[in-house]
Amino acid sequence: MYVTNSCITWKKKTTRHLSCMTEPPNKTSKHTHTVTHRESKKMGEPDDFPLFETKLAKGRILFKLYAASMAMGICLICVYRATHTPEKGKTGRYLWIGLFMAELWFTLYWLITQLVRWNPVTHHTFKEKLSHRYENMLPGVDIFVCTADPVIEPPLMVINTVLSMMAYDYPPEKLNIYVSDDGGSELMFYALLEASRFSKHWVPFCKRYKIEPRSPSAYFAHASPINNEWSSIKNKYEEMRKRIDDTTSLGKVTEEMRKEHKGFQEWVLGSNKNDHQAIIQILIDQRDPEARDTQGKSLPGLVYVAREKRREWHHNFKAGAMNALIRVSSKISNNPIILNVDCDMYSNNSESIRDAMCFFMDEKRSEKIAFVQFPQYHDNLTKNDIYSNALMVINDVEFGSLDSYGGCLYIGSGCFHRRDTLCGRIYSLDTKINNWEKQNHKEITESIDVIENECKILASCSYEHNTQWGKEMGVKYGCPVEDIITGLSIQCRGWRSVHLNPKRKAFLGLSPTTLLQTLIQTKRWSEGDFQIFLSQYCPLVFGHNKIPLRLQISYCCYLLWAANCWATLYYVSVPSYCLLAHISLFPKLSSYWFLPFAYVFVGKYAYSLGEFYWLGGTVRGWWNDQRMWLYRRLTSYLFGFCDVIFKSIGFTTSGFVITSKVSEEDALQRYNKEIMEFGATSPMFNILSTLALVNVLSFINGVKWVVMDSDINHFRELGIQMVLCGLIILINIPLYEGMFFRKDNGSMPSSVTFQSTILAVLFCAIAIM
Ligand SMILES: O=c1ccn([C@@H]2O[C@H](COP(=O)(O)OP(=O)(O)O[C@H]3O[C@H](CO)[C@@H](O)[C@H](O)[C@H]3O)[C@@H](O)[C@H]2O)c(=O)[nH]1
Ligand SMILES: [Mn+2]
Repeated sequence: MYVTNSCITWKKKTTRHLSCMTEPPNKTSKHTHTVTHRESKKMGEPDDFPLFETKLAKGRILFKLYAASMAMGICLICVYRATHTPEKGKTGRYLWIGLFMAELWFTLYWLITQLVRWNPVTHHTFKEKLSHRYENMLPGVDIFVCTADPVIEPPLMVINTVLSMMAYDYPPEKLNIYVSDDGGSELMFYALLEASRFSKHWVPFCKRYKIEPRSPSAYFAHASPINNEWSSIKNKYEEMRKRIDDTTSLGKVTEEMRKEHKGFQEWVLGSNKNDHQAIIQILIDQRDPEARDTQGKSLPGLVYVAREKRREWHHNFKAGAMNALIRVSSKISNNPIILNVDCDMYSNNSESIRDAMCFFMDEKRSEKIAFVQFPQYHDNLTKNDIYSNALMVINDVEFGSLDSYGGCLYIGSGCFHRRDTLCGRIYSLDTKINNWEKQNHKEITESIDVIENECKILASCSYEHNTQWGKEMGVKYGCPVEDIITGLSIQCRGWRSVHLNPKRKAFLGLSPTTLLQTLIQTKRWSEGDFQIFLSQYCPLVFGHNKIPLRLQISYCCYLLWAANCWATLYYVSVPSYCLLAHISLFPKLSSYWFLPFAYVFVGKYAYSLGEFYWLGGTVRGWWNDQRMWLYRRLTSYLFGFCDVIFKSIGFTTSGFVITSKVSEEDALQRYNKEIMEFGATSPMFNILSTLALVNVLSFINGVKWVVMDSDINHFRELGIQMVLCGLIILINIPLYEGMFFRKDNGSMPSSVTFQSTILAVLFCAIAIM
């Protein structure tokens, strides 16, 4: 264990390394040739030329000017609020104060978000240099793929991810793939066995034709035939796919197939997801001379791991799975770099390992780097990203800024870690860590059965009892976002991290395809994040003197997601309530005070539209993003917030609702047509529909005054509230359609519509009374 030393300070100088290099990367050269080496030598390039460069984003001055002008607008709004508060005893005084508090919250949060956008940097790697300097010394990589349920994470999808990882452009003898199956399913094991056979054809094929992406299903979905070999590989894949599909739909492995591998013995007594012994099967043993591809070359190692599960033990979800893999892999290959991916996140770029190595092997600047995080992108998004799952601004802007403050977050998938830092090592200046050759690969002599049995002990429930696993060692326990809290504690041990976003996306996964699933996923994140904020790991306390203040505050941008719910809830309900009750909360349209409100409003949305468009989104996509912004805050964040509070007083316990990676045929069709999916009862929908209806009723009431009573004064006084109401209605159009106009299975259940209508009418009745 590495946890010995405790005082770490963050050297300011090292938090920002910006090299100002002019030489463009040599894009055309292929890195595996020694020719390039000689060529570059000829040009007189020194051997310690950095392996990556860092650039500041453009347009920062413009952004800063914009932020300053917005800050002025916001200040004026606060002045207005403070100076125009209704006197004691007047109606609406408390509602006004409440609105002021909501605005103060928005202001605080806005300040944090500006920090997170202040200074984005991007990195660029020089892989050809890595290759000619270190091709023979590249460190080994253990790749962890986590899966948990063969029904919502189909084995076929998982093995596509595995195959894409096996085909990385990296020496195969230096790769080992570990699949953790928390579903403990023989269907998964069977699919993996099939994959281990197919890989013998697939890996050499990928390398010979340099194809991308290297997930067979993603590749064949778009590729056109090259030659006979291509067609034969495709046929092999289709046959395998059919066998796996048939087995999956049958729900069990046939007797014939069982005979093909000793591993199936583990399931002889049946299988139970929550109660079974540890199962470790080495499917491709790299020491085995038979384990070669069709060209006679080595293959990456492949290991199936289902850690022991017993009902009386808490298994700590993905964090527990990761820690079991860390231990099992340390017994088998013990490679110094660990890449971990979710089972749906296939590799879309065969050079990602080399990209990451440019950071770990750079002579001057690699020392402090603990992990390299790639963004999470999805390949099942529709054109206008109806559920706003692309997270473009986070991936392309915010994480770049965090990087410049000393470290991007660890977000659980697509991340390369040093094994030792993940296991709790503290950064210290005197340990030289870059001796990769020495750390490389484990030589084992025991037979496969002996190793498998030893690994079973490492993957048993009781192994971690009374140890530091889940605390100081490995991935942390007790938090639905194990990734964020683990990354934070690595940074607090003195390390920094890198956010790398190459042009060709490194990983592509699946995002939720229904509204409810999206909201539930966001709930898990916001809940976990907020839990960290309230715990001893709050970056402002835990990170004090360990990570830069700017990074501490940036963390809060995410950790406080959940806390946004109250101000937002207030803003979409109280102004409408006051519109009904005839209480004015904003300046008159004819007053000068109207201007800062208008400026801040227009400025904010114009900026966000511009940013969204510039990052490659569509205008419709932006509009959808605004809707989801609202829905997440009104439901996910609210439920996340409440659950953290309930948990802290012992009412509920933490869970991990796995996001489904499959959907019903008709629901999928609606998703592809960008029709919003409701189709289930959930208190989240009750909240959304009630608020949507309240706003309609209050808007109708407002219009009635203006039109029927031709009360123009009324409009002047309550104009902003009417506009607000109107906008809320516009953004909710898909919701009204789902409630009243659609008849398909994805429409709002009538019970929800009924309950919400009653609630909304009650709410309005109270306001009018
Ligand atoms: O008990 C469990 C639960 C989940 N998983 C795996 O964890 C991964 C992530 O689960 P998913 O339902 O897809 O969650 P997402 O919200 O998509 O995942 C994001 O958020 C998680 C934290 O909430 C991180 O762990 C993930 O890496 C990150 O991609 C999947 O591969 C699961 O198979 C397990 O191995 N065991
Ligand atoms: Mn996922």
